[in-house]
Amino acid sequence: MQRIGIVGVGEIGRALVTGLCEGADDAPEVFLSPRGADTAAELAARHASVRVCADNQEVVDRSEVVIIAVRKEDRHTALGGLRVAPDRIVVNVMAGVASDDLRRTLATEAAVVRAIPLPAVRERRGVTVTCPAHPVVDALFGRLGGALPVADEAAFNVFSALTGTLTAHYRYLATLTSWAADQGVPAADAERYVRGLFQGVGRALGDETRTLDRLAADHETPKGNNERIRTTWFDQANAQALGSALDGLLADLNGGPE
Ligand SMILES: NC(=O)C1=CN([C@@H]2O[C@H](COP(=O)(O)OP(=O)(O)OC[C@H]3O[C@@H](n4cnc5c(N)ncnc54)[C@H](OP(=O)(O)O)[C@@H]3O)[C@@H](O)[C@H]2O)C=CC1
Repeated sequence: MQRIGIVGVGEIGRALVTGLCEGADDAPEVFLSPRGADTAAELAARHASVRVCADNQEVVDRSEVVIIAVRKEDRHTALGGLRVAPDRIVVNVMAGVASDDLRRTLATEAAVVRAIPLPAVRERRGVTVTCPAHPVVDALFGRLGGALPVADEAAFNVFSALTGTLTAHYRYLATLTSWAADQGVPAADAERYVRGLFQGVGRALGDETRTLDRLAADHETPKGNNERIRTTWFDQANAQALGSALDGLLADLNGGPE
């Protein structure tokens, strides 16, 4: 696979191009749509194998694999009327857009694969869920940190719901920091400390010989401070509230409102 097109060059488009091209000996040719002009121009200036096309049709015509990375609400304007030859492989990274929906918009016989690339593809460290498995697409995401093909779109949507929990996690850390600052410690110190604490969590998660339950137990002294916060704050009611929020998100991803 040597020619990759991207329609919609925003945050995730930029991360994909960077992961594919930055410092790579075997960077593929990449064809970008002209919208998101500043980002597209910057990427083309930075990487010899990246070009900006005149329009979205040119992106499709020049590419073997076409990644659709516009926002969901822009898909009809961006894609309506495009001619996509049946030998193309279309990768749909738009959250909440089913393969059938995209196939209808494109009116194509081409293979359509859904994927959830995360910003860490930029450093070739993102594991990307794909559906259905496709050798070319899985190889593409393999270069960007790994592919995790799943059986069907129902399973895909479960993973998609999990990705919706990321910013709550950052807010949790910000809440810890501002609580500490409210107690009178310098906010910068609190933030530095919280970042360090949870970088340690990130490293511990890399140790796949220990289960998540094991990791939790290993960090907890019986009747200690961690047990106290876990049982008084992340109690059953809190865990159930999280489960309900995820249930609601999953129901929408499985065919809820537009
Ligand atoms: N950000 C992320 O971490 C992830 C995002 N996604 C999905 O990727 C998609 C894009 O997200 P994100 O990159 O964050 O969004 P951005 O808003 O950063 O990027 C969207 C890009 O699409 C461009 N665009 C809009 N209309 C058209 C058009 N008609 N033709 C071509 N390009 C067009 C916009 O250009 P302009 O600036 O000129 O309006 C913009 O550059 C979404 O569907 C999202 O669900 C999936 C996984 C992760």
